[in-house]
Amino acid sequence: MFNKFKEKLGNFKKALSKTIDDKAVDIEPVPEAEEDFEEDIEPIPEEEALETLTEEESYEAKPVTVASATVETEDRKKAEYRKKLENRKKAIESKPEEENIPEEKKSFFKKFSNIGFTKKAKALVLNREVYLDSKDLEEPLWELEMGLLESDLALSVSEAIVESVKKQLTGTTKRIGGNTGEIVEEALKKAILDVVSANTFDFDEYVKDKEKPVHIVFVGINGTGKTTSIAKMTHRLLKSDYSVVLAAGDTFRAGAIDQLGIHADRLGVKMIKHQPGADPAAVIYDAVQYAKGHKIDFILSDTAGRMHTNLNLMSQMEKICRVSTPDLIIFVDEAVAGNDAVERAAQFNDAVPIDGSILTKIDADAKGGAAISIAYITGKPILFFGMGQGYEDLKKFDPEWFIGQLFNQ
Ligand SMILES: Nc1nc2c(ncn2[C@@H]2O[C@H](COP(=O)(O)OP(=O)(O)OP(=O)(O)O)[C@@H](O)[C@H]2O)c(=O)[nH]1
Repeated sequence: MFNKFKEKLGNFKKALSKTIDDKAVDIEPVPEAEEDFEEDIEPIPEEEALETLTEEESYEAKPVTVASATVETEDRKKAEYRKKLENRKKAIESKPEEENIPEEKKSFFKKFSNIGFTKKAKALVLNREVYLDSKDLEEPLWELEMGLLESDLALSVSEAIVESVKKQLTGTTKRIGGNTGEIVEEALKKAILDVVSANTFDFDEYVKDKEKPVHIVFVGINGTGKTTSIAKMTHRLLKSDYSVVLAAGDTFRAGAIDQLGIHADRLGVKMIKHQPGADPAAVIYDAVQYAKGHKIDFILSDTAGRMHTNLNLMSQMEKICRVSTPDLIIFVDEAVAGNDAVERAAQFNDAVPIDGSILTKIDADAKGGAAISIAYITGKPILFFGMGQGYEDLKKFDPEWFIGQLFNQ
């Protein structure tokens, strides 16, 4: 899924990670000594140091009280004692204190537990800092923007993502770990998540609380998957124990009524139809009356596919939607259409407006741009992805899941 887009994101991650690696400075002072400390030496507080002196040391360290001892011997012994104590303290102070080591660093050490502490510290690249200004990011961000445009993201959406990444990464000193890719990935994830999360709402929660019957009209251009999506949605609603009636509102295309009728039969639901060429608004009106009369929970209305550039058909659709007062108008388009789908979504939204979108044919190696751009451009959420031709192939859109798909390897 979205393989080419993933590749572009991966390239940017690699390029920017390299920039960060080049600019990062080590903020972990590396111990000078080459020999390893004994790992089991515990730091000893100053007062305890005296008590831990060996018998010999403590004998020598004892204050000299023997009257016969010369002042010279006394001074020498005191000096020796002080020296020994000093050496002890030095050894303790120069031993790195394990308890001050952050958790992530400790686990890094664990991986190398057979290596001495000094060597571990030398292998350590976890504690680094980097400061990036916009100049450092100029080239990788340019590459990112090109990659986004090549993946069919709309220009304004690409710019918004690039701007967000830039804002997140520049102007502050950042502490970075060993994996610089992470910092880049986090910034990218957040930027894309902000864009695809525009005005999201939970479809299931919405319809659960809504007074029944709930009326949903599906609009879009020809052949993008409206009828198939209606069938998938019917299947999904039936599984949740709702009842459904279909309205064969595409009276324009020969065969459209029969196509929806086949799905209705397979799924075991009623379909309201008129003759081909009849007024679609009248068909939909009848379906709504049927649902009200039979206490049906949902009316799913098909409409004829129409080009967003055909003003007559667009104004007819606007009339259908105005007269039948649906609860939701869902725009259906195919993800493989890329920027065209985004443009169409914007025009349908201007005409009716829409409440959300279903993007179909995600399984057909879509570039991903439309999925990211549509929500941003229309300000209305993606509600579902069509991921195949089976009834089960309707995936409720979840921004976090989507981001996960973009960044999994
Ligand atoms: N691979 C794939 N094919 C799909 C998907 N959704 C629909 N299709 C196929 O796309 C073709 C067109 O689907 P329809 O549901 O007839 O499209 P439509 O928008 O109703 O078409 P019109 O009635 O002409 O407006 C059919 O062959 C569907 O099986 C999908 O998510 N994945």
